[in-house]
Amino acid sequence: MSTRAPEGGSSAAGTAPVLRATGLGWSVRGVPIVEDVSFAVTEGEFIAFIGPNGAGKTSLFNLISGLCPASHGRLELDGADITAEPVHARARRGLGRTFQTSSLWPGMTVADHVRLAAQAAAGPRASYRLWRRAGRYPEQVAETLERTELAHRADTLASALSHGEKRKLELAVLLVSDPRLILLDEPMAGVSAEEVPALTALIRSVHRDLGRTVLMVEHHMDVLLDLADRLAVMHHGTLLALDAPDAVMADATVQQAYLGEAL
Ligand SMILES: Nc1ncnc2c1ncn2[C@@H]1O[C@H](COP(=O)(O)OP(=O)(O)OP(=O)(O)O)[C@@H](O)[C@H]1O
Repeated sequence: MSTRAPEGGSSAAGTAPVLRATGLGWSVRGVPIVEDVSFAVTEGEFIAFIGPNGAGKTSLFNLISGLCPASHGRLELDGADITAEPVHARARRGLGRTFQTSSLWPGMTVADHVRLAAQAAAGPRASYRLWRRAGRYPEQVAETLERTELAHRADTLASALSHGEKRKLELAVLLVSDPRLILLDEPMAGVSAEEVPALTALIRSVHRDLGRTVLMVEHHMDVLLDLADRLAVMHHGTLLALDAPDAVMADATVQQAYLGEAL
């Protein structure tokens, strides 16, 4: 394999990385969960993170989004050191994420989820003024509901949505804040086989049509092979490989890590 867990270099020569991790690590009571992870992400790239259960994929996303404090290493967004920045500061820089488990309010409508997210993204000082400015939020909310194919469900309670629609709503809540770098943690989790193609198409359009940089943890190999420019393989908290999908699939060390599990 040509590129194994690169030491922070950009994948496109001459292009400054949007995100760079250098020796990133997180330990709990001295036990390493994520260890010495280094990689760089080019603007507009789509990287899918794979690895056995417990490999550290979600923990790495927690480190990148700021939910977990780094025990070691450095994280840069657009060249700025964000290693010690809290979640909200990273969000203001354009970093957004979804979670493996549903983060919706069952008794709130689809439109209210998106409206509230838009208000939150506008910030505490701007929100009251902007909230009162007629048209601002309805337009922003309506556009996001259209894009995520939820316009016809605007007045539906989250509890009444299918799993696929809930995942779309989580994407809508994320997109309305206009993030440039998007972390998706198992967006297909719990989604029925019939709903997977539409959700895959939506994620592809967020990447290609909106031009967003996407990092995604996913276990559905067919989905991530369809979407990803590069595959990152996590194993025992380390980044085992990061390369084009074909190269990763052919790599003997990666296959070894998956011994007993279908790649
Ligand atoms: N807060 C924590 N305290 C202690 N151990 C933790 C904590 N969070 C995660 N871990 C452990 O770290 C390891 C990595 O977990 P993580 O959820 O990051 O893996 P993953 O690759 O996302 O797994 P999966 O594919 O099953 O979601 C696991 O052994 C997990 O039990």
